[in-house]
Amino acid sequence: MKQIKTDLCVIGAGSGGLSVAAGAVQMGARVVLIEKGEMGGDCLNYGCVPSKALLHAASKGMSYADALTHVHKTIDIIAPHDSQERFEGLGCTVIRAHARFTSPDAVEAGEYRIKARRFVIATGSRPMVPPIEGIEDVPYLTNETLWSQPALPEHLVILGGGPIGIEMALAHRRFGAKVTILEAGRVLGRDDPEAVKLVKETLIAEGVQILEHSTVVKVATEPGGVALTLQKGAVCHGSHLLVATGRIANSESLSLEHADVDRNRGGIKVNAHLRTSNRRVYAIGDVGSGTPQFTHVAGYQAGVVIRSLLFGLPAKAATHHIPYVTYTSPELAQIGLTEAAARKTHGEALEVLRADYAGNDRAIATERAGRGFIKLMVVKSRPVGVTIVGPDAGELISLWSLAIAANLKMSKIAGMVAPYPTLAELNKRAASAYFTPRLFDNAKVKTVVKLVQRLLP
Ligand SMILES: Cc1cc2nc3c(=O)[nH]c(=O)nc-3n(C[C@H](O)[C@H](O)[C@H](O)COP(=O)(O)OP(=O)(O)OC[C@H]3O[C@@H](n4cnc5c(N)ncnc54)[C@H](O)[C@@H]3O)c2cc1C
Ligand SMILES: NC(=O)c1ccc[n+]([C@@H]2O[C@H](COP(=O)([O-])OP(=O)(O)OC[C@H]3O[C@@H](n4cnc5c(N)ncnc54)[C@H](O)[C@@H]3O)[C@@H](O)[C@H]2O)c1
Repeated sequence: MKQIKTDLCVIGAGSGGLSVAAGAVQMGARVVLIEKGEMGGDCLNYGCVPSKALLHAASKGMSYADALTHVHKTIDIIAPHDSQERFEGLGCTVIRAHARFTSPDAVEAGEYRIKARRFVIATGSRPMVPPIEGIEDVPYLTNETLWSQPALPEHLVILGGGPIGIEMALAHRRFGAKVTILEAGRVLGRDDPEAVKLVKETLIAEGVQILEHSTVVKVATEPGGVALTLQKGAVCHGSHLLVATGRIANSESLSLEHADVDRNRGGIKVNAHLRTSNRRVYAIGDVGSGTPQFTHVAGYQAGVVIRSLLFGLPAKAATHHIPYVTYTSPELAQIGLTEAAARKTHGEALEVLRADYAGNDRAIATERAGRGFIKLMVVKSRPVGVTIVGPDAGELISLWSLAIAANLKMSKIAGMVAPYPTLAELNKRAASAYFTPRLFDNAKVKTVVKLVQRLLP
């Protein structure tokens, strides 16, 4: 077995692991990066990139075959950025093997034994397949197999109405497939119900069948496809089944017991500094218990651990300023608290402000007004949450990422000048709504203005 001694050993070359490795090596640390599968992890190969490429192709009216070509071309264009060659070029030692701990300060991978001062576990997650009777005997699809179908599924039944289920329902419906979503609770259950209603109504209008509060108790193959028996007794038939019912952290096969690293059902346990129960081992991204599972979160957490492990700074990870977007039509973007969560936390102190796309000149001129809106949750003159549903909601939310991360007051946002005519004016409109009653319906302001007018020459 070959021995390597290094400053930092990163396990997993996905969104989180690559960001830590690139940052650390370029700042002078000796870095070993271990990946057992494809460089780039889930996001590049089976997640964000193929799903957004497929959604784009579907919105452009491409054929399914052309769409899959577009998906793989997109991955190929981005792949060099995440490649072994690039990381070796940066100075990392890249090992392509399965890693597992043999002691609190050593890992084995292939023919190597790596002793490191610090470890970062960034092994991501995989699809959680619910224990439904018969499911293991059915050839179901997941986000790992969806991108290599020989032909468009005739009738895609999707188990789970989270972001994966909803985005893939829209794409497949737009290619012409029949699509049914079976959701145990409510679709996009974490999101603002008023915004979800808009997304749901649009999906239904496009022909997606959505069955909420539908628990599947049995799955079986049948000629031409699958049959899913619901608890209510009805049977749903389809040609293909996509399982999109959430994720399981990739933490079991790391032999964590040898490293004194604790985990629970949600994944590896970490503290606010992203340290595990073994203080020389950090865990970031999807593998962390309770971590929001997004590429930008993995990237953000990479920055936090770099500050801690390279400079010894007491950096902490937060979640209140993390945005996320579901790439439906209309898009749905959220940061911080939803209205319901903000009401629960802040009660009477909460002010909710809105601006509608219907009042935005650019949206009207480009025929994108629809029923979209921005909803702004404000407490003591600072934003604590924003929901946007409408065209380019994912682009509009970034301003609020800055505002919440920098703890900006509403006056700063309302003081911004947005170019006319842009959708971005919606953000300013919502922020200005905070001052409307304070300035226009305020007797004191009126008295002061009258007085000043009398005194002015
Ligand atoms: C269909 C889909 C769409 C998504 N869309 C979005 C989106 O639009 N925006 C967004 O922000 N997020 C999206 N996500 C979530 C995003 O993909 C993940 O949050 C992100 O990839 C997590 O990064 P990570 O570094 O934690 O894990 P990953 O990117 O999964 O990387 C983990 C890597 O570790 C490797 N590994 C695992 N175990 C070992 C081991 N023992 N030894 C060596 N290597 C190992 C794996 O092979 C993998 O390459 C989507 C996910 C899916 C499934
Ligand atoms: N646009 C994005 O940023 C994006 C897109 C896709 C995925 N993601 C990330 O990946 C994660 C995983 O996505 P996901 O959609 O698989 O998971 P999810 O946990 O977000 O949603 C899963 C859904 O499946 C339902 N469900 C669970 N078991 C079920 C069962 N037996 N029958 C019917 N329904 C069942 C749940 O109620 C839930 O609504 C997301 O939470 C998100 O963090 C992000």
